[in-house]
Amino acid sequence: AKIELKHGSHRIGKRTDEVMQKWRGYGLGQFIHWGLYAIPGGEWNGKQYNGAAEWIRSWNGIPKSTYDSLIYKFNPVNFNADEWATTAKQMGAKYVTITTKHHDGFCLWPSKYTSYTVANSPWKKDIMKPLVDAYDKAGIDVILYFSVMDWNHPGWRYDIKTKEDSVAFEGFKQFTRNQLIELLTMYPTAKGLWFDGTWDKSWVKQAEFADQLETEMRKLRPGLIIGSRFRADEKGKRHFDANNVLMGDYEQGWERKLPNKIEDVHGNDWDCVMTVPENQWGYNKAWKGHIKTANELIEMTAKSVSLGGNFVLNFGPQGDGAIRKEEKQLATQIGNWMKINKEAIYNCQYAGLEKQDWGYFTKKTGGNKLYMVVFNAPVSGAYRVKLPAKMGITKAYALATPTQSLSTEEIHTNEYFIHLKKQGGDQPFVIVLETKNSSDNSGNVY
Ligand SMILES: C[C@@H]1N[C@@H](c2cn(-c3ccccc3)nn2)[C@H](O)[C@@H]1O
Repeated sequence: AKIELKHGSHRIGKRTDEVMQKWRGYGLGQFIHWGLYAIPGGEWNGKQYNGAAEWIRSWNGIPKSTYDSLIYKFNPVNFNADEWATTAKQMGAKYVTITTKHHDGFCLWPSKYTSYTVANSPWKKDIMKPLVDAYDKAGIDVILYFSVMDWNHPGWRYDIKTKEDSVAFEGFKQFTRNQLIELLTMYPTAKGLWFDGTWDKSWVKQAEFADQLETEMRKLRPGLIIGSRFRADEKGKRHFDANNVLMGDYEQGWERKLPNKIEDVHGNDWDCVMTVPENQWGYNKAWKGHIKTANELIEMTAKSVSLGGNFVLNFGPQGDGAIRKEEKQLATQIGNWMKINKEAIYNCQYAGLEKQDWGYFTKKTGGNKLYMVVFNAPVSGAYRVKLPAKMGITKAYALATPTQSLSTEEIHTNEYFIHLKKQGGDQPFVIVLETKNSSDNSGNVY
């Protein structure tokens, strides 16, 4: 039976407005994790921190006060917002999510509500404004990452156990609201907020406050996109409320992992945020373990789009503001592939077809084109495709060579082989299927 909720989800099903439809079509995005943590870069006094570099403050290898004093070392002489935006543009990213404030509480904008901001660093200047302007100019929509958990604020609590906790946290809640209204006011072109640091009990207990704050933000900025990670319902349920309905406009549960089948996404919009190493968001001098290749990341992008989501690849700029060469190289490699194959990624969605071994189907939104993004070319050169009844293939061709039609062979009812000789090269490629629904003479489409 349905549970009565005041602060659960306020919408069933996907948003249908054009801002969200544009978001749905992005396909590929860039995440930027940048802040004081980029200065130590996962290392202190020659010792390496084993965790994620942006969490180095939580390590006992560096005194908290020493970490907090890094504000006096923030002077990114090589910071160039246009270079960051150009890197994203070259990669083919359609949106960027930028850390305005991570868990350490350092603000990349000159907030009026704390002194722990760029304004009180040697750099002095706002970082967010030039970034938002540069990405806007590049035609890349900006989403603001905001960590509710703020280790620098005296009112932050992991849980509320005493009267003192409660009083302190009330102040913290007002501070949080003030900063969010401040961000939406200072950067009005931002399309959404990507919330993090909302899993602790203190915040989970704020169902009413967070619900009211979300309502206030949506009123201030109509169309604002807010994910499932911002608030809990009054039963303490996060991402999905006590009736198992998604909270917010899209699902934010896919952090460093991908869904495997369409059932995993429950008919919701979603994005996957992904690191290049196994688990480093902020700059880490010593990238250890498996560093994902361009082809792996292209496959994750295609897989995300094939399952109705977006793929957001993380960059962790250095403390001096420069983007490291390995990340620049990946952006270039991915961008070279996107230049040829972007039609199969942008404004595409789940095709509703049975997954085949050769790779992933995507479908152009509102069109009759199917895309086969091939990662595992079959030795037979025969690509299996199962279509719904009444749907036929009018044309098949490799996206890179549109004038060379490929032969299609119906091997069973609604099941085809697309024949394509083994390709040279080690790059994933795309086959396009133009389709048509057969109809009876009354024009009904089945
Ligand atoms: C988007 C990513 N989310 C932040 C994070 C993840 N986690 C975390 C904490 C406990 C278990 C699993 C993940 N804590 N903070 C990372 O620091 C990065 O910002």
